[in-house]
Amino acid sequence: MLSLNFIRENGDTVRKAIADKNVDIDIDALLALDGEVRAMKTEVDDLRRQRNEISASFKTADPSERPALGAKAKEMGARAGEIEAALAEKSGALEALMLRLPGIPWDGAPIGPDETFNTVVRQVGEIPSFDFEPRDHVALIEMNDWADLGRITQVSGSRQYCLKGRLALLEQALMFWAQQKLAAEGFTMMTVPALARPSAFVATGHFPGHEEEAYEIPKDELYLAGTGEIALTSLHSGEIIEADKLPILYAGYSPCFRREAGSAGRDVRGLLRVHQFYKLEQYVICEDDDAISAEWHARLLANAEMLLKDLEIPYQVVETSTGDMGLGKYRMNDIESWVPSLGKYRETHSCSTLHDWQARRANLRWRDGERKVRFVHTLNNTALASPRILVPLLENHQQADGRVKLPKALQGLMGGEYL
Ligand SMILES: Nc1ncnc2c1ncn2[C@@H]1O[C@H](COS(=O)(=O)NC(=O)[C@@H](N)CO)[C@@H](O)[C@H]1O
Repeated sequence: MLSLNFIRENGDTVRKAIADKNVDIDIDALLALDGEVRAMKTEVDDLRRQRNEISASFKTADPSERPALGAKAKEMGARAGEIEAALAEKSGALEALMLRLPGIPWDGAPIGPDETFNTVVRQVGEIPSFDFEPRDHVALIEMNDWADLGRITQVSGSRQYCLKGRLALLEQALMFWAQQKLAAEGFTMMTVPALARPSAFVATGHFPGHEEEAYEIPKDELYLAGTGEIALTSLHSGEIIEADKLPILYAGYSPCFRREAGSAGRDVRGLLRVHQFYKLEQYVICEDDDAISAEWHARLLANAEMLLKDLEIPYQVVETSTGDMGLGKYRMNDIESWVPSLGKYRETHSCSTLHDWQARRANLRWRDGERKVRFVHTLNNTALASPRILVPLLENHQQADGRVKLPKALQGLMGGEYL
C-alpha cells in the first residue's frame, strides 16, 4: 500500500506505476474519495466541537435558554452520527481502492506488460551435453521407483505425488542442508504454518486479487498459504521493532498449497507444478532505507545462487518486467534452472523487494535512532522449493543407465556418490 500523502505529492509517479504494472485503478476517483472522506471528518469534528461547547455553556446559561441549547446539541449529535455512518462507508471504499494500488517499481525494471519483457541478467553453469538420449524426470523416477505419481491421484486428485525411497530421503536431506547453509548466513530457522487468516494474505498482497489461488477452510475462516512469506509477513504485525533488533532474518520452512486455478494444462506431467510442496523461504525485515534493502536483495539472490552452484545446477538470473513482477514489488529477480528435457530454463526461485508496501498493509514498524516510528522494508526469496528443484537436479545429473550422480555437496549427507 502507498501512503495517501505519497499519492497526493507524487501523482505522476503513481500514475506511471499504474500504467507500467497494468493495474486497472482510477487514481482520480481515489483522490476524490480521499477528499470527500477528509471533508466529512472535518465536518464531524466541527459538529462534535460545537456540541461540546454548547454542553460546556449549559451550566452557566440562563435557564430559559437551556431547552433550546439542549435541542441544538441533540440535533448536532444526530447530524454527526449520520455523517459518521456515511464516513464509515466511504472510508471502507477508499481502503479497498488503496489496497489495489501498485508499489512503485525500481527504475531499472524493464517496462512491459508481461514476462516476455523480462531480461536475462546472467547465466551460470555449463548446460550439460549428454552422449546418450537424456530422460525426463518422470522417466528417471519411474525406472528407479522414486515416487508414486499414479495411484496417489485416486486418493488426492491431480497434481499430487508421493516421493519414495532415496528421492524422499533426498528431499529431506536437501532441506536440512539448505537450512544449515542459511543458518551459517545468520538466518534464524523457523517452521511456519500454512494455515493463516485472510488478513495475512492481505498483508502480503495476495488478497485482494488472488483468492482463487488459495485453498479456503471456511469453517475456521482460514486459508492455506502458498508460501511461508504469508505467515512471516504478519508475525510481527502491530509491533514497534527496536532498531537494534533489525534486520530480522528468517529461514521459514513450510508446506505450501496452491490451487493452480489458472494453470490448467500447464506442467501436468510430473513434479514441476503441484498442489502441495515444501519451501524454505528466506525472509528479511530491515530498515526503510533503499540502500540497505538493495543490499539485502543482492544477498538473498546470492544465497540462492550459492545453493544452486553447490547443487551444480546451471541457471540464469532474470530481471522481471513491471508487468510480470506483481502488484506490490519494487524489484523482482527470478532464478531459472536448466531443465534438459524441456531444453529451457524454468523458474525455481523468486527474489523480491517490497519496500514498505507490505509493511503498510501488515502494520510492520520500527523505531529509529531519533525515536521516530517508521514502516520497515520487507524482502523475500526462495531458498529451495521441492519437488520443483528435484526436476533440474535429477535431469542434469542423470547417467546413461538412469542412475543420478549426486552433487558433491550432498554425497556426504546421502552416503554415496549416487542417488
Ligand atoms: N505449484 C507449484 N508447484 C511446485 N513448486 C512451486 C509451485 N508454485 C511455486 N513453486 C515454487 O516456489 C517458488 C516460489 O514461488 S513464488 O510464488 O514464485 N514466490 C514466492 O512464493 C516467494 N515467497 C519467494 O519464495 C517458485 O519459484 C517455485 O520454485
